[in-house]
Amino acid sequence: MTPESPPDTAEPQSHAAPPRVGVLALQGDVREHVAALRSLGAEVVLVRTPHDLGTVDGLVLPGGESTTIDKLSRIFGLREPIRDRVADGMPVLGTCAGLILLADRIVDGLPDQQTFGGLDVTVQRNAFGSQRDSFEIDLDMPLVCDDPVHAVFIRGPLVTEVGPSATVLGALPDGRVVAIEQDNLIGIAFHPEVAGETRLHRHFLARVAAGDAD
Ligand SMILES: NC(=O)CC[C@H](N)C(=O)O
Repeated sequence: MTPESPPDTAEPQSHAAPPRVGVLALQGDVREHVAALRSLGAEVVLVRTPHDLGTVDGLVLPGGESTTIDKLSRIFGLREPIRDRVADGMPVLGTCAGLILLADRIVDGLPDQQTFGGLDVTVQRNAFGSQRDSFEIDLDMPLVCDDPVHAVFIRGPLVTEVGPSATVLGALPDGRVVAIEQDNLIGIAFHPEVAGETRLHRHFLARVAAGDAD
């Protein structure tokens, strides 16, 4: 731009800033999510404190152990701040343990286990058995992408009840629900992040970008 250029004819900025998203980094497969998000151009923050949370426009709840992440989130003072941001509409992607943490109701949780909630679903922990019963399958997810998604289940949960405001994103061939979306929240029972599968992260980042535009 020359010094004479009038400001009111300036071109709008063509490059939007990359979305700034967090991965809850208390326990679980944080690194795999960070890699998936960075491969899509996102700026990624490891969230361990309420201050970290305040700097991000979206959050990933990783796979791992939901009982441990629940306990640590309380110890680190993150439980209420995360619940507040979820209620405020922050986009969240939860995978496996992350889905459990987003569920309003859980079955087979520990007696004192809490969730952040937000998804109007009931989720059954460890519904497919032990680690040895892990499996992989290609799933159609037409609301997310055209071609099937490669889904890796590791001691995963199952969505056993779907409330009226939640939308099914994916189900096993027998109809059992394994992926859900509701407003700002995406919860999936498997692990795209360990399979080099980035289309669900892309779906999440699109929500973050849409939120930025508001
Ligand atoms: N791979 C996973 O995230 C397993 C979830 C774990 N079974 C739990 O209850 O939290």
